[in-house]
Amino acid sequence: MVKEQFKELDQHYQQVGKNINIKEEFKNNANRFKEFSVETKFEKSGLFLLDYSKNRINKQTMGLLLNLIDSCKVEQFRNDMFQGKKINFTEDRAVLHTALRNRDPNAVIMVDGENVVKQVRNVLLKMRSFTDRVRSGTWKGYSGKKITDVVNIGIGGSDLGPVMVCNALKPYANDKELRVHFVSNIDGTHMAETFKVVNPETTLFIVASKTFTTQETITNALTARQWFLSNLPKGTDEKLAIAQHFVALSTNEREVTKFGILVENMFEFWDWVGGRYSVWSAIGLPVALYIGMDRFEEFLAGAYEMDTHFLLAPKHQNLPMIMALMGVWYNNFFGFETNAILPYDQYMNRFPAYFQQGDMESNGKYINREGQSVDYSTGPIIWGEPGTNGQHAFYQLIHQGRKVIPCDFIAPVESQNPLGSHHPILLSNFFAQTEALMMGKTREQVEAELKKDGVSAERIAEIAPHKVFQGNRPTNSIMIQKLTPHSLGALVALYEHKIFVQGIIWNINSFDQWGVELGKQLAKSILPELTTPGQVSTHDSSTNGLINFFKTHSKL
Ligand SMILES: O=P(O)(O)OC[C@H]1O[C@](O)(CO)[C@@H](O)[C@@H]1O
Repeated sequence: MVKEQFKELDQHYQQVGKNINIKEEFKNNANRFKEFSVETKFEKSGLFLLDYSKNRINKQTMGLLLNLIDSCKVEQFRNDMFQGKKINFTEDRAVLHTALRNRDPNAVIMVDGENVVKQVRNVLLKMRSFTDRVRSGTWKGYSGKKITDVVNIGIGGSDLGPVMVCNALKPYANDKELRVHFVSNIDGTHMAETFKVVNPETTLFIVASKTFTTQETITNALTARQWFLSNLPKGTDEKLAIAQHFVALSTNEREVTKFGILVENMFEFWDWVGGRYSVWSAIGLPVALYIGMDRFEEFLAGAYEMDTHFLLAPKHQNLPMIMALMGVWYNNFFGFETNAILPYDQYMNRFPAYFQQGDMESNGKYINREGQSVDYSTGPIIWGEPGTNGQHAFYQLIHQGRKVIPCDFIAPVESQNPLGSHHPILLSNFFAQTEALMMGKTREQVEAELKKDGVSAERIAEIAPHKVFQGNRPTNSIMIQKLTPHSLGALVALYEHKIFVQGIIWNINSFDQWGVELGKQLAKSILPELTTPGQVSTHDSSTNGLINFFKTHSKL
């Protein structure tokens, strides 16, 4: 199906697209930046600039790419998602992370006969009351002391979102009053290292799990409970202490109760919230505790601004649509397999990792909505690190490697920490990198430079080829006014919708994640084999070999 829609673009790619040289396009069109950039001012999130002019596109490319929005019925699917239709058909679920941040006081979104907006707002009120009590010290630990540390125990979507947002919005928190810690890995080291820095008397544990059956989270939570109880002074009421120190974020009331957490200490969300889209739900509780509920609601409001933009902006000015189309162009025509996300803001250091799950768990699929294997490329490999650190690590390959890596550069105009000339230096690097990637450096330029430096002709001949940059390496640049709860919310929603648009164009279901199941199942069957005596012979010889090596040399 999608192949049909790609036909015209494929022809264009063969005849024109593959030979587009961005530098030449700039030479021939003084208006290129204006034509291929969108500047929007959101009421609360402030200025957003998307400059996509440093891409291998021309007017015709853009026209053909924009046609995909119509031919793949992106707008219809988008409306279905916002209205609560069950577009996650393999799990028979609606996809309504947008309802979690809907700020319209009169909004009504019905799923299975229930107005989900009402449910969302009740939980937000519960989160507010709890957050206020913990932050003000009205909520006390078993010994009557104020909570000083929050440990969130969760993994995947029940971890990465809160981690990323707490890092990004650190300037809005007061670490002297309340610190947050995140434990995700089943590796006991993660928990053990956290125990070293918290005091059970003043620590609140949040067990965050949509299903409340995830092996890592439940094991870590049981370990935390055991550690907590073993540290209680003799004679302390254990049930009461657990109630003061353990809360749950989940859709599964039965399992939460079974674990021993009171229903009144459970913050609910619903099956129509995908794990990797759940930071806007009760899963955001650690964020709300860290920066306060008002700020958390600003984060939601920022996302709502982007949702509204995604719904209303015409496609040629629609930020998520344009970003999605750039990705499709490189992924499906040029065959570029990865996409680097490079935030020039230290607070955004977990943003690329967050969208590794957001993108790769959503669009890493080879089966289309009709249940057939696709014969075109789907979700890209997402990776990245903040600038300028990445410059001194992997940019060499981006500039001169054989692989072309389309990059997203992201930066705020204003720094949260305007220390001396740090911010202008940071941004000069951002601008320079996107320019260098596009312009490259010719042999003539290299030779002229070396000559000027007095290098001999013989030496020039030897080293000049190594100093040539081909250029024509594509980048998007996203600039915001400042990294605030609002603008971060909008930025996250921008990427979420980009992923959505791509999933629709690739005709896949972006909202299930069956691909993570097989490994989980096998791990469950291997676990008992590790502790029962004798050699294992039921697997392939490699897996048997590994298990038996472990059994021979471990002290279990
Ligand atoms: O919140 P839960 O149910 O513990 O799941 C954690 C994570 O596990 C996954 O199901 C698979 O990795 C993710 O989609 C999810 O975010």
